[in-house]
This record gives sequence, C-alpha cells and structure tokens, in this order.
Amino acid sequence: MTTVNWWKTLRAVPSWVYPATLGVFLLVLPALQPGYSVTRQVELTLILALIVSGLNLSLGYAGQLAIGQVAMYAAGAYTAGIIAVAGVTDILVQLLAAGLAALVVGIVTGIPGLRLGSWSLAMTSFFLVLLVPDIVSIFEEHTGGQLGLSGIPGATLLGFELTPTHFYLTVVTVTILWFAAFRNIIASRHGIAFQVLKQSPVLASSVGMSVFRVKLSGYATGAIPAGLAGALFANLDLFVSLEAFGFHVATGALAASILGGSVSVYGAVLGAAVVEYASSQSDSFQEYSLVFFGLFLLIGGVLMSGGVAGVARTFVARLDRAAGLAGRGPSKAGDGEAIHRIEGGLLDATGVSKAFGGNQVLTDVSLRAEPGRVTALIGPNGSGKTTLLNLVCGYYRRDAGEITLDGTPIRTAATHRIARLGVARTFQTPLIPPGITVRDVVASGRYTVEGTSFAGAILRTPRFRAIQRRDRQRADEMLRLVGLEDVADTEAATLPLGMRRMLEVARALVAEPKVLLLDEAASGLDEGEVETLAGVIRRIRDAGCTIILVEHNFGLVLSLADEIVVLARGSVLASGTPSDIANDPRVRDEYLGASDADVRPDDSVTEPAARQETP
Ligand SMILES: Nc1ncnc2c1ncn2[C@@H]1O[C@H](COP(=O)(O)OP(=O)(O)OP(=O)(O)O)[C@@H](O)[C@H]1O
Repeated sequence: MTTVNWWKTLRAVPSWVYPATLGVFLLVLPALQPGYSVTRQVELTLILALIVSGLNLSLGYAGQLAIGQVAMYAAGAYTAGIIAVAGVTDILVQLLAAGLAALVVGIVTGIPGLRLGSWSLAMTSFFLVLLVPDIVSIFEEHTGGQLGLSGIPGATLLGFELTPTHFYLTVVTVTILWFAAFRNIIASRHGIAFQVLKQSPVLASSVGMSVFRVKLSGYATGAIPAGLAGALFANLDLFVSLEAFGFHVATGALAASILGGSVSVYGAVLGAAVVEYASSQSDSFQEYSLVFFGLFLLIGGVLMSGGVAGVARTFVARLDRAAGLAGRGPSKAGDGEAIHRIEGGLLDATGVSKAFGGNQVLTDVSLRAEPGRVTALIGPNGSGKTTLLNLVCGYYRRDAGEITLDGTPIRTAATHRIARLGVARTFQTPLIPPGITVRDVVASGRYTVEGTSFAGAILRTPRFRAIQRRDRQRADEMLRLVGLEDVADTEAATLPLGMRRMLEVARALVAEPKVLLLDEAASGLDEGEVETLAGVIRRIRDAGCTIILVEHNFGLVLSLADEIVVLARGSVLASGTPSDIANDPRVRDEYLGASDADVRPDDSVTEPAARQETP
C-alpha cells in the first residue's frame, strides 16, 4: 500500500474514532496494573485537561481574554469538599454542585466584565484569581482558611464507596463525557457562533447574534469543566488547600492551552499532558515553573502558530492536498439552482441625517427600496453610502429622520434585532472567520433561524439533528447558487477575494432576508466574477428580495439597478432610473467627474473616473 493510500484509509476513518480509542485505552489502563504513580499522573493530567478545555472554549474559540478558570476550579473544589464534610459524599451530587458553583462564578463575574467591554473581562478574571485567598479566609470556618480543608470523607457512588480504581475510572469517565460534550458544542452552530464572534462582533450581530449573550455563554460554559475538575481534585487527596489555586496554576493552564492549541478540543489533553509531565519530572521545574510556562507559551504561540493542534492541522491539510483529498476549484454559479421565493420588504428611509462630531456626513437623505427591485446607492468616496447602510443596520444611531421596514419604524439601535427583522448585509472588506469551512460560514447566517439550545447540541437531540440537516441543506443550496459548492469543505478564510465576496452573499442570503444590503460586493473582482455576481443578484431580485446595492462600478450599476440614488457630500444629488441618472449632467459632473464621459446605460463594466481606492 502506498503512503497516499495509507493516508486515504486513515482519513476515511471518522475523526471521533481517534480520541475514542484514547478514552478506551485510559478506561482499560487499570487492567494493565500500571502502578500508583502512573494512574495519579493520568488523573492529574485529566483534571488539568478539564481546566484547559474551559480555557480553550472561552479564550480559544470565543475569543474572551480571561484567565479566571482557576477561580472556578477553586469554587468547584471547595464546594465539593465542603458538602462532602457535611455528609454529601456522592460523587455525582458533588460534580453537579461543583459544576453549578463554577457556572455561577462564571456568570456573576462575566456579566460586569463583558458589559463594561474592552479589557474589563481580562481584569475581572485576573482579580478573581487574586480574590480566592481572601474569600477562602473570610469563610475560614468552612474552608479551613490557610490550613486547608481536611477531613473530606472518601467519595461514594449511589451508596457504594469508591476504591482508588473506581475513583480513577470516575475521573476518566467524567473527562470523556465532558470532552464529548465540548466537541459537540464546537461542531454545532454554537461553536461556529463563537468563532464568528471572535472574528468580529460586527459580523456576529449582522447575522442576528446577541454579542453579549454569545460572549457570556462562551465564558460561562468554559467555567463548567473547571468546576468538575475542582470536585475531582477535592476527592483525589481528600484535602483542598489554597496552594492549588495560585497564579502558577493559572499560568500553567494558559501555557497548556497555548501549547496544545487553544482553538482545538483535544489539544487541551495534549497541552495538559506536557505541562503535567514536565511538572512531575523535577523539583527545579516546580521552583521555576513560571519561566518554563513562559517558554511553553513562546513555543506554542510564536514558534508553532496554533500550538501542536495548529501544526497538526497544517500537516493534515498538506497530506490531504498530496492525496488529492482537498476541495476542487470553484464551479460556475448555479443557473439551475432553484431559489426559493423571498418575501422582500419595503425599506423606507426619510430625512435621515448623521454627523460624527462636527463632520455632517448625511443631511436629510431619503431612499425607498422596494421588493423585487435593485436600488443602487452611488456617489464619490466619502459621500456617506456606507454610513447610510450602517444606519439601516443599527450600527450607528441616526440624528434625525425615520427608517421603516414594511411600514414599521426601525427604532432599535441593536444590530442583531434589526438582522432578525430581516435585514442582511455584506461588508466592504469580507469578514470571514478563520478555521471554519465554507459550508459552516454560510450556515452561520441561519443562527437565529430555528433556535437550538446548548443541551440539544450536546445531546444531539433529534430536533438538533433535524435543524443541523436543514442548516447544511440550505447552505449547500446557497453555495450552488453562487457557484461555490465544490469548495464547501475548504477552510473559508483561505479562499481568494472573489470567492470570499460570493461567500458573503451566500451567508447573507441563507436566512432569506427581506432586505439585502450589498456594500461594494464587486470591488476587486475580475470581469468574469463581476458577471457571475450580476447574475446572482438578478436571480435574488427576481426571487422577490429587496436589494440595496452600494457600488462604484458604474457599468454594473447601470446594468442591474431598477432605481439609482446618487449621494454627493451627504445629500441626495439625484435619483431615478438608470437612463435618467446616466444622462443627468449634475451626476456626470459631480460623480463621474468628466462631462465627456458619455456613459450610456448599455456601457460595459467600467469604473467611474472619480473612483479612488478605499483604504
Ligand atoms: N465611525 C465614524 N466616525 C467618524 N467618521 C466617520 C465614521 N464612519 C464614517 N465616517 C466619515 O463619514 C464620511 C462618509 O464615509 P462613508 O464610509 O459613509 O462614505 P462612502 O460613501 O461609503 O465612501 P466609500 O465609497 O469610500 O466607501 C467619511 O468622511 C468618513 O470619514
């Protein structure tokens, strides 16, 4: 068998089989009688892996810079220890209580940290770790203060005392179950939502996500495994002391996360294994642990971009390419793809004004976009086109004027609520999150269509599976529409600009919006790509969608638009049909900048003379 065939055989095996094999090996390990030190090493590694996985979830996937996992670990350990001393020795009850305690700490500290924005969460979580000794001292009577919490009775399960082997099996089982849950979350739309949010809150809200809720759910969910780890730790030595929750542990967890690859599920186990093994090897490692952790951070973060998991992914991608398993190139935009009827909405902006400080960007601008029509918004650079789109989407608050959708005023400035009303958009610079496939990028546009819970995602309920199937189906339809079905499994961020622009159109369209805002969707495309885009826009329009097209490509505008609104210095200079606009001398002077440009409606695709590159 050649190397290529070996690789193809390995890749044909479902990816969950590899971690499952490791899980089974750890479960049968006691039968090999490995000795106390090995089982203890495995237990400590898995406890650390649980903490690190929480960090991967909140920091790596959801992008929340916070290192409070150690405080949640402490909350879990003390909760389990205290209730055990009080007589509740059942490990299941302790795990539940510890997970809940950690979740509460995550929510209570996450709300102010995230509400205040910027670096607040990082600072809050930093102080949280500093607060642990004080809180332990305040409740000294229960926690044992500086002396530690001793006298914890051995754990039981449904009335039976756990032997050391039983306890080892409990640690392995809890870790396997959590990692299965973690993997299911990451592979679900919630995991994709975290990555969308990490790429850009603006993008997240444009597909209807509440940025605050998604951030909080990422941060708080990451607390749960730390709490479970705490409960297991309390039962390991039946003693809990402050030493286990210091900064060196927080830094060790961070080092393990970065070394294993923070944007990965199983990288947490790998990173934890390296850190735990190194810590157990010598006393000098313990003494200079911060220096070593710093080294691990450098190796994982700088030398190996994305840690060991990142290196492994690159390696796999290379072997896939060599074996011909990578996606094919783009196909022709699918003329045959049936596009559903879209209920377009009537978008009416009246007398809209907006100033940034002393800079009056829009003055008394009105625009009416109707279903089944393309309304183009054109004008020189800086005339306020994108600002108007941003006011429609709720990114900015208008100073004056009214914007209505089907007669209902859009009063809220919450972008995700406006997106849920049926307003979708693309961006001047495509916003495509790294690390997710083309299909998942499109499916992320359906985040608010048919809600699914975390529990549904973890347990893979029939409802969750049905919604996931529909997400994939609709995403594939959109990909066929824009001609990207052959690259559906490719990492989206690696696509060239033209394909990323098409991808944004597919993502915006997948939730069947009433109004589609296209912000310079043809910018940077070659002639063939512009033609493909024009075909797609016509089909969306014919399906009934309301389209507002901000575009510098005057030829494209003339060939596509049913109505054109020309902005100049923040005011409407002219509006009318393409031929009205093409023949309007004011437009030719102001916008085209050449009275002899002689642009006719049937002109080929050309850039206006006044076009300057936007930064
Ligand atoms: N958040 C902001 N803060 C301050 N000024 C802003 C902001 N957003 C836009 N502007 C200003 O508003 C004016 C209009 O910008 P806008 O991006 O809306 O123009 P545009 O017509 O879309 O230009 P282009 O064709 O280059 O994209 C510019 O002078 C810009 O500097």
